[in-house]
Amino acid sequence: MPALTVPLIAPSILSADCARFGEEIKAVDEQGADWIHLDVMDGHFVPNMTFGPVIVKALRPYSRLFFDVHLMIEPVDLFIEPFAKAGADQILFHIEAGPHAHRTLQTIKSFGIKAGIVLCPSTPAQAISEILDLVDTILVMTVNPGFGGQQFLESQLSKINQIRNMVDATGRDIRISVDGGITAKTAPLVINAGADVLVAGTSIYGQKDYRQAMNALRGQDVK
Ligand SMILES: O=C(CO)[C@@H](O)[C@H](O)COP(=O)(O)O
Repeated sequence: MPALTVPLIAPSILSADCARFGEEIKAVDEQGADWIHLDVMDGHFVPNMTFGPVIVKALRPYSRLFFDVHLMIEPVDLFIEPFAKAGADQILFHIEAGPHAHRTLQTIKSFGIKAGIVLCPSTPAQAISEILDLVDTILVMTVNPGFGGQQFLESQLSKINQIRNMVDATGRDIRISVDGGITAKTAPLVINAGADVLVAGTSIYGQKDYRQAMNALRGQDVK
């Protein structure tokens, strides 16, 4: 498989037509997405609810792209096996959800899939400094988690940059992903700060032409 070109574009299906999730995943796959981002919310860790492993399993046949499953749930550990078996290629969970992030990362990896850690806007970069050896992706939330369509928080740019420096110092191949309010205007800011995966809901699924919307995030000519 050819190497993917940075920045990777990961459409968040939270903003898709939820009565047609399967077709919406197929559509962005056919129009140039790199990953598919699936937001799992429990109504407890975040004030919203979405779906669980049964739906992830049902969506799996619609695309062979990398399923990037973002768990906004607490507790986490109980649900790793069901999501791994449902077809997640990567499971991301929040450092704030705890209680033992190191063990959770080990558990995710025991299923032979990638492991990611997520930081809310109020969490400092330093919170993940002791677990970088187990992490494949660091997801920096650029809005408070729970809803699509919120405004990008510029205050997170310096954190993205700090994390870029931390990652480069490890010499490991760790992706830095950003999520929330990512548009053609904010994408260059986060890329300059060091991000290499752009998760975007509204700025892709809110547009008529998904290919054009994804190319705009890549900074490519839209026509
Ligand atoms: O995880 C979340 C929200 O908690 C995100 O994935 C949103 O779905 C991003 O939506 P936009 O800000 O791009 O509309």
